[in-house]
Order: sequence, then structure tokens, then C-alpha cells
Amino acid sequence: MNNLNLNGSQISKGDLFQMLMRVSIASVITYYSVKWMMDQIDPTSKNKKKAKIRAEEQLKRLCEDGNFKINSQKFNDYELMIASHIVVPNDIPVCWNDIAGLEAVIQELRDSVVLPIRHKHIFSQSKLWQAPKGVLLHGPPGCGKTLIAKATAKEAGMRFINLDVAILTDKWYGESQKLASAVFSLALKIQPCIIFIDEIDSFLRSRSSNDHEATAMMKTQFMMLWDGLNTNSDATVIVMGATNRPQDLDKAIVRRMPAQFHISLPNVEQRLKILKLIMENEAVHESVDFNRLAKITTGFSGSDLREMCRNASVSRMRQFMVTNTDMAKEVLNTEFNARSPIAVTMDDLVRSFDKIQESKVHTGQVLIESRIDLD
Ligand SMILES: Nc1ncnc2c1ncn2[C@@H]1O[C@H](COP(=O)(O)OP(=O)(O)OP(=O)(O)O)[C@@H](O)[C@H]1O
Repeated sequence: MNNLNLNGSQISKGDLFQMLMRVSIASVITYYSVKWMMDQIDPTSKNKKKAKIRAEEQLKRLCEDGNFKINSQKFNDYELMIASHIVVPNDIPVCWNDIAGLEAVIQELRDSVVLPIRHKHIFSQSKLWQAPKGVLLHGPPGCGKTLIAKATAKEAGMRFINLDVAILTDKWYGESQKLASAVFSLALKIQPCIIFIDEIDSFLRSRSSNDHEATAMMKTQFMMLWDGLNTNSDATVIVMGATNRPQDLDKAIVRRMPAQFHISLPNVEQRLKILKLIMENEAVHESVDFNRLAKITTGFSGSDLREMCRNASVSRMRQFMVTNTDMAKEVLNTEFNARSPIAVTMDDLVRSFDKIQESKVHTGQVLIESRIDLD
């Protein structure tokens, strides 16, 4: 009775049970071996694991930072990939005070973005008072576009997703569309949120027939999801893009960013403000003439000015170290003020200016004639 007749051969129930056990064990081993092999072959698996760990850290930071409950939300794998790029407002190191010479842009962003988000209950009364769902910052490199985006998030108390578009377009990650959709679903879960896309032109440039089919589909889907924000009155999510090449942007994208700001190279007054801000807490020798520095630095961006000051300051410190053998003790005993030997001098700054100007000439950023004019 305990034997079964399979295709004419007799098998006991015990044998059958053993056979089933073996097959099950073999299947489990095969499954994990194949999974392990796939992980070894997949070049992004390490990055994915790292991204997951970072995402969990960032989501924990969100809980510590504000009234966000991680347990009430569920995140899929794609959202976790994107969540590794979240920055919580408390961790954003810049605010309006760290930006010089862009008062008009700051004022407009304060009125059109920060106020409606900070006082949502008042501004929700009229559709016309809502913050725009898309903001475009355009202008030459190094003039403060990223600074402005981060400071806006900080001042509005918004979470910031610094979207690395490479993961959306990288063929190794695949499933671009699922990742694109995760960007928006994650932003909605952690709202209020700014999705910041630096060099947005490289990602959403004018569509052409050369576009890979998957890329074209992902762009279309990105725009559809973005439109979803406009129709969802509860969504406090803003897509903020920065570009040096606004002319390369897809017209459909430009239309989705009604608030646009041109951040140009700073003029002489702006350069003066930026220089003073950069050197605000530094040891500056009385020989330093900020007005003259602002005048000679025509064509310099905020980033160039910072580099000029950094170079000068480092070179002053290096000189101090060369002439002082017991360096650590000397530095600790030296006051950090205008009279100290480590205070940066006008000569240090002019030398640093020459160096940067020289490199700008070689890289074609400054014409030789304009350099001669400055002398
Ligand atoms: N207006 C400014 N006030 C103070 N610092 C500035 C200003 N503009 C630029 N900087 C300095 O230059 C650095 C680079 O600026 P930022 O990254 O915001 O430029 P960007 O316009 O986003 O450049 P890119 O287009 O290359 O990304 C800043 O970290 C800051 O130190």
C-alpha cells in the first residue's frame, strides 16, 4: 500500500519524499548560485549596495531632521537608488547669506518659492500664488546656480534630491523608466522637496532622431510625471534645473520651467561683494585693496574669485611654513588677524590673480588683449 506505481516501476512514499527534498535543495542552491554569479557579473552591484546603505542613512536623517516617519512609508528598490541622493535641509551648508551680489534673484525666489512653501496654508487659497513647479537657473559656470538651488531648499525647509542623471541614462542600471518614475514617487513621499538637476541640458536636450529609443521614452515619461505635479495640488515638489547652455534645452522642458533666472558673470560691484564675503572670516592684511581686485578681475566668476583667494591664502601659509621650522607650534601661537604673518596680502592676491588669468588665457576664456588692458 505504501508503494506507488510510476510508469510501471514501484517507488515507496519514503523514496518519493527523499527525491522531492533533493530536488528542492538543488533548486535553492541553484537559485542562490545564479544570483551570486549575476551579482558578480553586474558591474553596478557594488554601487547599488552602497547606494542602498546611503539611502537608508539619509532616510534616517530625514526622520531626525523633521516630522517625517520612515515607518509610515514603503520604498521600492528604485526609490532607494534615488534616495541615496537626498540631502536634508539641516545638512545643506549654504543659506542666502552665503551668496553675494545676487540680491534680486534671491528676492524673487524668496517671494515666489520660499514664502508659498513656508506659508502653504495661506498661499493655497489662490492657484496663482502657488510656487512654480519648475525653475530654471541658467548662466556661465561657477556663478552660483548650485548655491542658489541649495540655499532655496534650505530657506524653504525643503528636502533636496541632487539628481545624478547618469544613473537614469546609464545602460548598466537599465530600467531607466522605472528609475525616472521613482524620482517623482520618492519626491512626493518625502515632500516638500526640490529635485535638482545640474546640467539639465545634457539630460533633457532637444529631442532628435538620433536619440536611443529607451532614452526618448524615458524623457517623454519624465515630462509626463512632471505634468502630474502640476495637476496635483497637494504636491509640494519643484524641479529645479541648472544649465550653461539653455539654448540646447528641449522647448517642451523650457515650457515646464516658468520661473527662469539668468545668473551672469558678476559685474564689478558684485565681484566686490563676493570677494568681501569670501574673505569675511579670513586673516586679511591691511594692504589688500578689494576695490582694485574687483576692478582687475573682469570676466572672473564667483568660483574663480574663490579660487584666487584660496590660492593666495594657501601660498601665504606655505611661505610661513618654509620660514618657520617649528611650524605647528608657530601656527598655533600666531594670531589669525590682519597683523599676523599668515594674513594674506595684496601681493599674494595679485600673484594668484595673474596665475588664474594666465590659465584663462591658455584655455581661451580670456582674450590676450583684455589681459593687456588690465595691466
Ligand atoms: N554669488 C556668489 N557668492 C558667493 N560665492 C559664490 C558666488 N558664485 C559662485 N560662488 C563660489 O563658487 C562656487 C561654485 O558655485 P556654483 O557651484 O554654485 O556655480 P554653478 O553656477 O552651479 O557652476 P556650474 O555651472 O559649473 O555647476 C561656490 O561654491 C562658491 O564658493
